[in-house]
Amino acid sequence: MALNTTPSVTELDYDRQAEFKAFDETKAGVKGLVDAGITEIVNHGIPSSVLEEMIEGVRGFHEQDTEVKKQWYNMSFREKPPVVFHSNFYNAPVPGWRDTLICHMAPNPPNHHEMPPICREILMKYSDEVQKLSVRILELFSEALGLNPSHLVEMGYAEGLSMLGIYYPPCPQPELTIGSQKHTDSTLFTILLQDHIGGLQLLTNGKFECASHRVLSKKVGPRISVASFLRVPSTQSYKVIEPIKELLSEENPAKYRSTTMEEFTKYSMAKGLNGVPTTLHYQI
Ligand SMILES: O=C(O)CCC(=O)C(=O)O
Ligand SMILES: [Fe+2]
Repeated sequence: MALNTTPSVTELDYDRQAEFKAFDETKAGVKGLVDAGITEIVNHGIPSSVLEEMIEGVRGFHEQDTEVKKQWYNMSFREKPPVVFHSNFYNAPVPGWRDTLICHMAPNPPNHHEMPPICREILMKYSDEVQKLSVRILELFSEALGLNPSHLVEMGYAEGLSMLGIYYPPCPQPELTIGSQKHTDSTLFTILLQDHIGGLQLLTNGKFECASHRVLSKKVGPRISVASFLRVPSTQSYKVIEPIKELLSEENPAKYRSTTMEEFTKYSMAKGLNGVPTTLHYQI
């Protein structure tokens, strides 16, 4: 789901009434919801000043002196420390032409001094807004699946929030590299805030399926984006991840086997960004 700071012609006001009418008529409302354009939201309720400040905060961090950024450098993608900065040289066949500030904002937000001074205020403000918005989105998802509106929230899907502040520098030879490898996100959903440069390509889409996507490198830039990943917190390692029981029946048996949050996170990290959805590993 993308939040753009500048209006685009593909934007669509989400019409809840019409959507639920379509859901009632087709009994397949989830697909309708996705096809109706909820992949790009405008009436999200987050003030545009907050969106702009967030983009500028990420720019400010990455455009600091290397000596200042160095203290945040760490190759770990795990929960501790809560805020790290790294180049995209982790488990991917080709490194992405990007630098990333990783901030684990929920369920245990970093302390004040654990966030870079240049963007700590806006990180807190923006993550609050994203969490509020994600509850509303999960309520819509639940209703669209024919569940109680609070179902997905109660399952803990709004509890974990990791945010990436990504900086794609201009690339002199973009044809030789890529900004972000083709991949799917291993989280329930992602709210993406991007600046006017663009470059994100959605490669597939379907009924609540993982959308395969990548970001091209460009000669112009930098391009700045903030990806907010909503998930069950990986700290709840014991938690069982499995198809929603209320949606299963004899005609519609489970298509995925159960796993734990710990196993899922481990597998997803070990697999890396190879373009293959993590969920494929769990398909029955
Ligand atoms: O920068 C973007 O637009 C997307 C980044 C992304 O897909 C990711 O980090 O998972
Ligand atoms: Fe992604």
